[in-house]
Amino acid sequence: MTRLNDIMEKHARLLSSKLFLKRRQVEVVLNRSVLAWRDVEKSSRRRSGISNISQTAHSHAALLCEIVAVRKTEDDDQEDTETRRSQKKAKQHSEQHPYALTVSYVRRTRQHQWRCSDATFHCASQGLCEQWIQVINEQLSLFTNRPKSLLVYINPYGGKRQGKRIYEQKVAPLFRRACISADVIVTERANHARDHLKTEANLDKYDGVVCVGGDGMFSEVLHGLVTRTQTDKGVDQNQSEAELVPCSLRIGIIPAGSTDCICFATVGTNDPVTSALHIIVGDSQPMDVCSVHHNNIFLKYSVSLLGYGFYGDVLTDSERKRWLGPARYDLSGIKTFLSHNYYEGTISFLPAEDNMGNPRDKLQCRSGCGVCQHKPSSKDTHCEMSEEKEKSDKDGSRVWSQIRGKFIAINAASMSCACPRSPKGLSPSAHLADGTTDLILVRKCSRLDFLRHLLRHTNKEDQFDHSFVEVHRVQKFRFQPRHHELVSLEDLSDPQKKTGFRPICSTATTCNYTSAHSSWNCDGEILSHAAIQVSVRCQLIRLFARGIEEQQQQQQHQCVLEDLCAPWAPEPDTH
Ligand SMILES: Nc1ncnc2c1ncn2[C@@H]1O[C@H](COP(=O)(O)OP(=O)(O)OP(=O)(O)O)[C@@H](O)[C@H]1O
Ligand SMILES: CCCCCCCCCCCCC/C=C/[C@@H](O)[C@H](CO)NC(=O)CCCCC
Ligand SMILES: [Ca+2]
Repeated sequence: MTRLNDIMEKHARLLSSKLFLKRRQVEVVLNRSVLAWRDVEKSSRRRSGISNISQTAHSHAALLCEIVAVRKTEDDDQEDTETRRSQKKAKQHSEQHPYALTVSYVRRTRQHQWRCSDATFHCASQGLCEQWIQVINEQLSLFTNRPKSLLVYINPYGGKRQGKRIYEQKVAPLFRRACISADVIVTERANHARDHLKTEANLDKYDGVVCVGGDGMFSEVLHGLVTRTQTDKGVDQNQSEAELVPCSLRIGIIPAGSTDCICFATVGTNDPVTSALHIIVGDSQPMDVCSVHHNNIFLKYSVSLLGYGFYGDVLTDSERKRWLGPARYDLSGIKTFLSHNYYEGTISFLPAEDNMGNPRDKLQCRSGCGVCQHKPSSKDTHCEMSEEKEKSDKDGSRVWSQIRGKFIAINAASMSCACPRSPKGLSPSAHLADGTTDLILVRKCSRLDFLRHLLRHTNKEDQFDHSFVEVHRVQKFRFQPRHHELVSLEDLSDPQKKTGFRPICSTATTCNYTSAHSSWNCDGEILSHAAIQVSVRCQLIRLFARGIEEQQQQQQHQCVLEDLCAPWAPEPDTH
């Protein structure tokens, strides 16, 4: 059997016609996975041996699952696509072929960015044009994972205050093209979106919730949706051991904030058009959520960073500088670095199963990640606290470890936390949906050593490869800060600490009862308690994303398309 027959059998054609694209005749083929078109003239020349240009240079294809929409081309559309110089010729041409359809599809550009491209095919008859539109639409309707109705919250004050403009100019036109209806709420105060989701919104009407803003806005939507789901199902969030019910609605993020780390770490870029296209094609990326409690009081949920010490102090300082926009983090970062504070306390943690990898294994979480498909078993959530300091394994059940010390930073990264500031993130091998968080402990060290550690977040060097840094993959952890009084008395007898940079002992008079505590940075918000208990809830939510596509995966995508275009590949030369 020839290769052509082979492919045709595998991918039976639904429709095939000779149409016109920019006045060139093209053969257009639709099967159940791809829409492909190629230049008719070029191929006949090649068959006669005149041209040996590679086939794929003249054939184009779009995966059906990445077609945004198909529509009847209106006259205005046709004029838009032609240049002024060729307008006259175009007019003659469209008079001969007055019926046209425009297919909008996803095109990959550089660094994980997607764009929406249009291809307009001219037909000789109205019937043929309508047939093409109908058959493509029938195929698109089979993608039941695509949202039809969305609830959109826009924070007009996030990042550089561009949220409204970004949505109206870049996102809304794409949603309209894909026939997605959107109810838009521009928030009027902090927690507007969270409260609306918690109690008011009629969620039965929607297939997903979209936030336009930064990580703080995402956090609002996360809290609104998770709390609403638990309330509806009668789950008490204050019970730290309660099993939470996963949310049925997916969340889309249109990045318009300062860090946008959740978008960057799940899509690979902070680009509103790319995010809108991931929503339209109905992508789904499960994601872990940490629940944070103080005794039996629920405090917050976190999906990216829980940071005590350095990142807590950066955030506390930066909140006073909101007016500076994204630059506030740079200024507060430098100030906090110069302060060089450290904090005493005890961290206890329940390690992840051995087969969940470890934070230094270089197995990065990518689209279709194998590690995330292996969920941890439920027995792990019932492990008891051990009196022992060292990790031990008894009858295969894991026990808690405990570490007491002086820390510059305690960070729990439930995902890589990659962002433009740090393209590989706080924990480059952390996974989006494996039910674990990477606990990074940075012990007291010199300023220079800490600077070296920080700088490694921005280059290829391993930020965990320092004697004062340790990292553990964990399912749960607790932190107990050391009592103020004890720290202060000890510090008074230690002259080295009277440097003026330390908050616990900047002067002898303020030393005794002032706070020796930092705050927790919980996805960019400050927590009210220093003593917390954290538990990772595996895959509690889903995003309209697919994880970061490896370059190799993007090439594979290209290969799939080329393979699907193979009916037109030249037969191997047997002479
Ligand atoms: N209308 C509003 N007025 C004031 N604050 C708002 C409003 N809507 C939302 N917020 C709050 O603004 C805070 C910051 O918003 P957002 O996360 O969108 O931007 P950002 O802080 O600049 O970005 P990032 O979180 O990525 O650093 C959020 O915590 C959110 O609760
Ligand atoms: C001297 C050069 C040093 C360079 C150091 C670069 C290190 C960058 C690591 C970036 C880690 C970002 C973690 C993301 C946390 C988000 O949940 C949170 C909300 O948006 N952002 C911040 O807290 C904002 C935190 C901003 C920290 C700077
Ligand atoms: Ca995780």
